[in-house]
Amino acid sequence: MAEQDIKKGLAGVVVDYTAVSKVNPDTNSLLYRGYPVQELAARCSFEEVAYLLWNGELPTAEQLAEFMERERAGRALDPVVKQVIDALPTGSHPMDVCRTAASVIGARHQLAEDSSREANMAKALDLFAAMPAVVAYDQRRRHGQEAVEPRDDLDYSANFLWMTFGEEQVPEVVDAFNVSMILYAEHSFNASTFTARVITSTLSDLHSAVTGAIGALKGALHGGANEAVMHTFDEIGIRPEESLEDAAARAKTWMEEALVQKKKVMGFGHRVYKHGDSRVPTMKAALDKMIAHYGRPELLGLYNGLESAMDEAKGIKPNLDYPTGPTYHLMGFDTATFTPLFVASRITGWTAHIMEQLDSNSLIRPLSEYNGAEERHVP
Ligand SMILES: CC(=O)SCCNC(=O)CCNC(=O)[C@H](O)C(C)(C)COP(=O)(O)OP(=O)(O)OC[C@H]1O[C@@H](n2cnc3c(N)ncnc32)[C@H](O)[C@@H]1OP(=O)(O)O
Ligand SMILES: O=C([O-])CC(=O)C(=O)O
Repeated sequence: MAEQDIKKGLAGVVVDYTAVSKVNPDTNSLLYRGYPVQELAARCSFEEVAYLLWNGELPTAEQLAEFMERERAGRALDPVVKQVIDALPTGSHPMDVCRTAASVIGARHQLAEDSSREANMAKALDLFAAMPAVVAYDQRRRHGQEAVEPRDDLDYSANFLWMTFGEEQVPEVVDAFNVSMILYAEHSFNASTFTARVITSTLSDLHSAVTGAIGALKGALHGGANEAVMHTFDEIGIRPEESLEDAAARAKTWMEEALVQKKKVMGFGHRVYKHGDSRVPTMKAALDKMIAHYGRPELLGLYNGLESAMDEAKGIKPNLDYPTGPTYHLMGFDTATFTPLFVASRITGWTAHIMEQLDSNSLIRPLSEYNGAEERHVP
């Protein structure tokens, strides 16, 4: 096989159809089931978007009420899952905790071996409802705090923040969090979704596919980039008393040096978007609101300094993980909890793809070109 036939990283290869979302780098747009993600972020709750991704249509008021009731009923941390988390060292990476919890939840599910559409829809909703308690409890236990019981008078986002911080958050903060959940929910055949589809294609079960997807999301080239962005900010140095201009100047110098050293700076670049990520303007607007709310202009300085220096040097734009990192930091999440927040959101997209894959399945099994030793024989 000629070398040019090998599609390293499957770059540019179209492997299947999907009706879940459309990423269009030419128009810099992203549609979930036909709806622009910006409209969904401005006008919908995360629950409505989850319903849309799974069912193909936005819910009626009645459908939404029923859906929300199901989600609220599944929020409590299963005592067995709590025991398993407690058995893990507090130094375990929160993504490992999340992955383990997804696996335990799957093994304990009453429909574990049933992969019918009805069973998968129930499993997806149960996992969606359960994951915030896992993420919230893991952050709390690392701070020596008890789990906080869910509240069924709060929506998904407000309750997530409540269970993490044990305090009700103001609407501006809940809105910014809701926007981040909606923007993270779905993005066609990204690496973790593709992982979920590969696992599903063998006729394995939904929880196995999600567990594998969590593993794929952990890496810094994918979801792990939101955590890595904060490490960059920390390396540059966060100085809350500093002016926006001074912080920007230091960040610019840091970036120029990093690029001279040919470093990859996480939170920038994208396999599909080459002129900017369609979701960044909406998330940047949410970050701006959080910067104003918490009174931290120096973080905007760091953000602007890195962004403009990268643009001037290489023309590479930020991806969604760039504005979410500092947003979650301002809200009070531990840096290592950022990627689990992505998991909690992306469960919706992953499971929509798992169901779509099963609806017209074909085993995913590409070919490789052998370049190892010539045939030889044991002496
Ligand atoms: C939600 C998400 O998962 S979004 C993605 C999150 N990931 C990151 O932020 C990690 C940082 N970014 C990257 O590593 C890349 O941009 C990827 C993996 C996302 C996309 O990569 P690819 O499409 O394979 O592009 P590739 O890595 O080949 O980069 C092309 C060129 O741009 C450069 N480049 C791309 N991203 C970056 C970056 N973040 N920092 C510095 N240089 C970069 C590469 O070094 C390469 O330069 P070269 O041609 O001189 O060698
Ligand atoms: O599409 C990708 O390759 C990565 C990404 O932005 C996502 O999964 O949200």
